[in-house]
Amino acid sequence: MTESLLRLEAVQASYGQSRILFDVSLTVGPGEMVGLLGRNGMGKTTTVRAVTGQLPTLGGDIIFKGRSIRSTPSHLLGRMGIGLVPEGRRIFPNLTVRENLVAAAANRSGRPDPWTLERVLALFPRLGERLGNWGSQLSGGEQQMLAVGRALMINPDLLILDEATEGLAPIVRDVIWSALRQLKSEGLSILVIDRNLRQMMEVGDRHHIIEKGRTVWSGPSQAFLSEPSLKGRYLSV
Ligand SMILES: Nc1ncnc2c1ncn2[C@@H]1O[C@H](COP(=O)(O)OP(=O)(O)OP(=O)(O)O)[C@@H](O)[C@H]1O
Repeated sequence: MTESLLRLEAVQASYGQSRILFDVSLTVGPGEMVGLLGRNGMGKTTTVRAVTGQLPTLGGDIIFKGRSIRSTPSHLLGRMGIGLVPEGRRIFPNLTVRENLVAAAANRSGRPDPWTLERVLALFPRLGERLGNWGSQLSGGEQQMLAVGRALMINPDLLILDEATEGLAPIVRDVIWSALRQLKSEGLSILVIDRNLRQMMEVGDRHHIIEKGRTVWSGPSQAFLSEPSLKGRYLSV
């Protein structure tokens, strides 16, 4: 089997005294799109925070490109190749769309065809119409396009999206999902949290379900779809 790009091995993490992650294991292979599923409050965002160095882990290990990143601070992970679209988007409100994008730009690995402002605008033409607007002036959908574009501008090897389309109108969701489909077809590795199961199963290759801080199921889209009880057991509210 090909070596995973990202591998979590029995990761544990807490907020203060409250243990949230007990045993989270997952993998993302090169060029794969992997979904992180689970009901509200089960630990998906906490897992993303552990991977992206925003929350220390108490046990287990996180391996990225063959190296442990368990103790790597957040600001270095971008340089190592992890691009994050965080929950809430965290667009810089006082920078323009152009400034938000170029502030993050880096082509660490000297790629022949790096992400540039032009390529991001080709992926999201709407941002081209808003280049001079402040981050604070954007709609939720435009902010999410900008958050994805900003993450791409660091030329990541792995893109992580926490709530890819949360709170967005159906038409904007489709824009984001078609961008994700395109990124996947170009070979980018993606770890995604989203409530839209249909798109997750159509575009995603494999998925991990988290329940109360533990990985309780892992498998490809087809296996998920052929086991309808999973949805009732782990995802319905
Ligand atoms: N900063 C925090 N301090 C303390 N507890 C927190 C904090 N953030 C989250 N939690 C708790 O950790 C648990 C897991 O939350 P997490 O955000 O990881 O869930 P989630 O699976 O991403 O769900 P959601 O879809 O609601 O974001 C929840 O019980 C939540 O209340």
